[in-house]
Amino acid sequence: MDDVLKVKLLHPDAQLPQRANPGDAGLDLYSIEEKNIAPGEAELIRTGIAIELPRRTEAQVRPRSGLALKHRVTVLNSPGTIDEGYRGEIKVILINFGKTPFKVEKGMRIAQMIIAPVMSVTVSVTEQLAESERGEGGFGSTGITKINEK
Ligand SMILES: O=c1ccn([C@H]2C[C@H](O)[C@@H](COP(=O)(O)OP(=O)(O)OP(=O)(O)O)O2)c(=O)[nH]1
Ligand SMILES: [Mg+2]
Repeated sequence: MDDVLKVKLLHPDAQLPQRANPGDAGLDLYSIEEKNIAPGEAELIRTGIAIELPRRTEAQVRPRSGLALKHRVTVLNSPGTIDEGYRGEIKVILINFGKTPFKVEKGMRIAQMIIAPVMSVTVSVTEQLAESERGEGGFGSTGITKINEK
């Protein structure tokens, strides 16, 4: 059986997060306000909802690719993190990378929310990390194109 995502509607215009198609990973988030985002600027957009996540999960607030491609509007802190214990209103930080102002309309789907498992770990300090094939190589250490290409 599915886990339950409890949603509290904090505003008369708030809408339940919704999948566009059954089986979609993302639940679309709706704006309850109208707001202009100037080119190069970011705005905090209200969704009018608060949630209670299943135990040991988080919600990730991710951009919608259509808004990014057509309008250069994306989530500034993507993926935004909604902590399991957060009971405040979910808000979305949208940034406009376009050259023209972008108008967020009331009822517009502005982002999507993915519910993901969270590993619970204990932090433990150590002098010795287990050896691995990668070792300390990173930041392009394997090259840019094909693997093993000199
Ligand atoms: O896009 C986002 C990101 C976060 N939040 C809410 C839920 C989250 O649980 C809380 C804190 O977010 P985060 O930990 O990313 O921000 P912080 O700057 O570390 O704030 P805090 O000190 O409150 O943890 O803010 C949102 O509503 N939208
Ligand atoms: Mg934090």
